[in-house]
Amino acid sequence: MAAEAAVVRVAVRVRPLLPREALRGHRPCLRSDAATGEVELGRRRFRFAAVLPEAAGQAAVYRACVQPLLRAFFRGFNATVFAYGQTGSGKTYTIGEASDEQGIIPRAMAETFRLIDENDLIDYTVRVSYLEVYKEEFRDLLQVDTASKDIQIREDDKGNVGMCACAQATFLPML
Ligand SMILES: Nc1ncnc2c1ncn2[C@@H]1O[C@H](COP(=O)(O)OP(=O)(O)OP(=O)(O)O)[C@@H](O)[C@H]1O
Repeated sequence: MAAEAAVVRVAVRVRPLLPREALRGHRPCLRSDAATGEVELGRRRFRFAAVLPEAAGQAAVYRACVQPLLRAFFRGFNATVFAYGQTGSGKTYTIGEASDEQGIIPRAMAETFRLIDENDLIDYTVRVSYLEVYKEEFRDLLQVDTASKDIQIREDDKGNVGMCACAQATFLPML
């Protein structure tokens, strides 16, 4: 199956060495080829749907990995973006960075509201939840004083997954 048609696409982002790593004399150990989607680690080669090399900025990551999903989302498809990697590999930076180098979440939210604004014929309701799961503990990042035990993830009879904060009896479907 062509990579673009696959239901799950895996992209790899190579982050640059951090100043402290460079100071310790660390060296890059991966060779990546954005044109073929291949990375080489020693004598092993891996192929991904997309490779974002060190020089790729946040906008390029968003364009390659998220923008097409958002377009599909507005045509009625569910979409999930999942950042996976060892500690310090750049998940938080890629997903959430809120400075000049905005990550995926602020870019996706801005584009969501832009696309909503462009369409006067449909009324949209946007609900957002922002949840951290760490070692089986939940944290509601929009209401940080909610106790972990009061947050539950539920599935309704249509398979929609939502977060339920019992203390406030609210039900917030995840975007
Ligand atoms: N593409 C990048 N360009 C520049 N700096 C980056 C990049 N990716 C990550 N960093 C920096 O690398 C450090 C580690 O990144 P980050 O905190 O995002 O990792 P993480 O995968 O979320 O780690 P953890 O699982 O421990 O929370 C941070 O200082 C971050 O600013």
